[in-house]
Amino acid sequence: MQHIIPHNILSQTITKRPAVSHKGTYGRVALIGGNQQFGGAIILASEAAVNTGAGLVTTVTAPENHASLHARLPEAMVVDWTDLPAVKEIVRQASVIVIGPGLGLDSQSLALLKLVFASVTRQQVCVVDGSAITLMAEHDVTVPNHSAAFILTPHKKEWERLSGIPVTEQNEERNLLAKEKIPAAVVLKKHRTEIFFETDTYLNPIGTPAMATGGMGDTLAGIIAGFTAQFQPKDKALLAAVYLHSLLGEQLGKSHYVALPSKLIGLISRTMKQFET
Ligand SMILES: NC(=O)C1=CN([C@@H]2O[C@H](COP(=O)(O)OP(=O)(O)OC[C@H]3O[C@@H](n4cnc5c(N)ncnc54)[C@H](OP(=O)(O)O)[C@@H]3O)[C@@H](O)[C@H]2O)[C@@H](O)CC1
Ligand SMILES: Nc1ncnc2c1ncn2[C@@H]1O[C@H](COP(=O)(O)OP(=O)(O)O)[C@@H](O)[C@H]1O
Ligand SMILES: [Mg+2]
Repeated sequence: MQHIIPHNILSQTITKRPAVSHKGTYGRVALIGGNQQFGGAIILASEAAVNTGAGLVTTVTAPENHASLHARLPEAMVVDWTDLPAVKEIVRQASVIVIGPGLGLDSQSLALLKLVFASVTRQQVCVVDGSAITLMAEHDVTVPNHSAAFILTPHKKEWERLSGIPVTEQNEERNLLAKEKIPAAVVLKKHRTEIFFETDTYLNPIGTPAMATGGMGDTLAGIIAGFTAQFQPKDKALLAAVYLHSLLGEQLGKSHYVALPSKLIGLISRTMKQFET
């Protein structure tokens, strides 16, 4: 059944922080991505997760990105993505894993994707974005069917690669049929993003073309991580993350020709505060 994300989703989802709590209460997020070319993608995703309130954030990325990540985001810990035993341990400890922003498509990237898919458990959320989706399609890597909470966030071209449905032929009926074969929630990113769960589908009623700029999807992946690390139920947290991302895009779009991801990230925490109940 097709629903529309309700406009009060943020106040329904964002809870006041209990006084007796600590950083561990708010989730451990591991973000994996950022090769030599696409370091910005994993930095934006990590900044979004930190600013959304994830308690402990670790970024697993190429060594070339470590200094810039530390300089921009001292709140995040950093792990070298070539150190697979260290990556495995970080993935084991995480409540939410994001893989894909700026990951790239080479053999190192594929090894990381396979490591994550082999390691995640039912207790974890795994957000699969960007290059990780393209890698799945290119190498026939499927979502492990053991009911861990997988969330795939393709744009239309990534969905074409994964589903086999050309962008121009994507419609609700064909998308639903393809989604049924994937044991994951699918966030199909576009002007009016659709979120496919097992039976229900939600349409995001907001968002603006001011958001059509590189890094905007990477930012969404980090917001989804922060929300699913902190708020229950997970499906609602996902919807709220998609909605907040577009709400902030619209807010920026009122006064800016283009909504820059880094500016959007700067608005997250203050806006969440307005909706806490
Ligand atoms: N600062 C950084 O480090 C950044 C790093 N990034 C990272 O780069 C990696 C590659 O991701 P990517 O999305 O840039 O490339 P890719 O998957 O080949 O898609 C491009 C193709 O898809 C098409 N297309 C796209 N959207 C569409 C739509 N809605 N509807 C229809 N078509 C659509 C598009 O079409 P065209 O533009 O040609 O019309 C083109 O053919 C990934 O890991 C990501 O995280 C980026 O986030 C940027 C900032
Ligand atoms: N015209 C538009 N209207 C509303 N939202 C848009 C528009 N164009 C892009 N967006 C949003 O921006 C994000 C783009 O994601 P993506 O293509 O993965 O970007 P990137 O990989 O560069 O970070 C998605 O959340 C999408 O819904
Ligand atoms: Mg993307």
